[in-house]
Amino acid sequence: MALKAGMWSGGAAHHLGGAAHLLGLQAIDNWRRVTPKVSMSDWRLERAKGRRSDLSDSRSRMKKDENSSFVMPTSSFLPSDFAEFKSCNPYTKPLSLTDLPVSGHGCNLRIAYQGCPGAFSEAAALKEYPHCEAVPCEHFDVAFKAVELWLVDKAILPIENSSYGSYHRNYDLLLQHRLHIVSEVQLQVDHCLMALPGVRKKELKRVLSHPQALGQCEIALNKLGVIKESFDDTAGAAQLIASKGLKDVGAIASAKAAEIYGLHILENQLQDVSVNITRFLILAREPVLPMTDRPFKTSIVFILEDGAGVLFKALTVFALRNIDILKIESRPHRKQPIRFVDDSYYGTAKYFHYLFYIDFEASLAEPRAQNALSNLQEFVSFLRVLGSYPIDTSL
Ligand SMILES: O=C(O)C(=O)Cc1ccccc1
Repeated sequence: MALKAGMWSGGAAHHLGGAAHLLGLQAIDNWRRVTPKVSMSDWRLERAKGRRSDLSDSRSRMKKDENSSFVMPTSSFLPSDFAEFKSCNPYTKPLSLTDLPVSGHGCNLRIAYQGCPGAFSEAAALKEYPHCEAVPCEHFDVAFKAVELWLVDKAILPIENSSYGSYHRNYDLLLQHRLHIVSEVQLQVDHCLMALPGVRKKELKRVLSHPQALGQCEIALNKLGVIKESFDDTAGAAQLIASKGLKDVGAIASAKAAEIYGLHILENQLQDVSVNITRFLILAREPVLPMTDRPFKTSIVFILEDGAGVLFKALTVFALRNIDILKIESRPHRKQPIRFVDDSYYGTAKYFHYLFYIDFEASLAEPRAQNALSNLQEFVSFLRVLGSYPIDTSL
């Protein structure tokens, strides 16, 4: 389990070194050795040489360096750093409002995603927070843990696609971690078929990509007659082809991934259905305050009590209050897969145990939503609110 090399800003990696070790994030250490970025210690050295360097100075440097790799990690500026800064800075100036981290468009915000730079999850994070630092992670587990350990602020994960359906395993992750859904992002996903420069379409024997991307481009891939191979993420597939010089292998990924890894696009808009939207969830340690001034949805997960018609009764609690159910997904209860029901006709019946995930259109701040949930408790043995957050109406 490791974050991929080159994924943190210099300062962030410097600060998070200790916590990174907790995670066993060896890659951060490797990265620090090979990437000559300005770090907090370099910044201290400058002052020792007598250069004036205060917070506002760093801020203007951060602006100047927008195109280089150094970003002043304002949000991870620890109190101890500040004390040290004050004690050795002859020009100490009081903190002003402009020195404080800005939020809104995601300045100083770090968002973890699974995959390599150029992945669609990165694009979704940047759509929601245009100025955030998107942090690539090898697996979702790492992204979630990074939030739990305060290494990053939020994580993003794809949850469903308009043509290929749910990212099923990601539903399981929602329950395995105690993070809160704080927003959703819908992104038009345009898939490109790409390969090494000079390679023609008919020379391709295999195509690598995320299983969802392969599914969303099924018609074109079947026409090509290539072997479809799953990869953890779309951009990672492109990176592999470029780094290994694989001549008879193509990737399905974003145009940005083709640009980053120097691949040539053989076909644009490869997806079966041109309007191809993926919905992503953003997760954080703390929930957002539910509001009633704009459309909100609430996501819950529950396990039903045994009994005839309980699913029907559970759904009725929403219908009775005019609450629209937007999405329902059931997943096997992996830890407790079998349900024994004493049935007088057949003896003891064995059924599967399911977790039901429901999104309904109401804010948790509304009494009708609160009443629906307290009513629902009569029919469930387990209930958790995953989040109550604004509906993305941007499409
Ligand atoms: O692999 C990626 O690029 C992802 O971000 C996951 C994904 C895959 C396919 C469509 C949308 C998101």
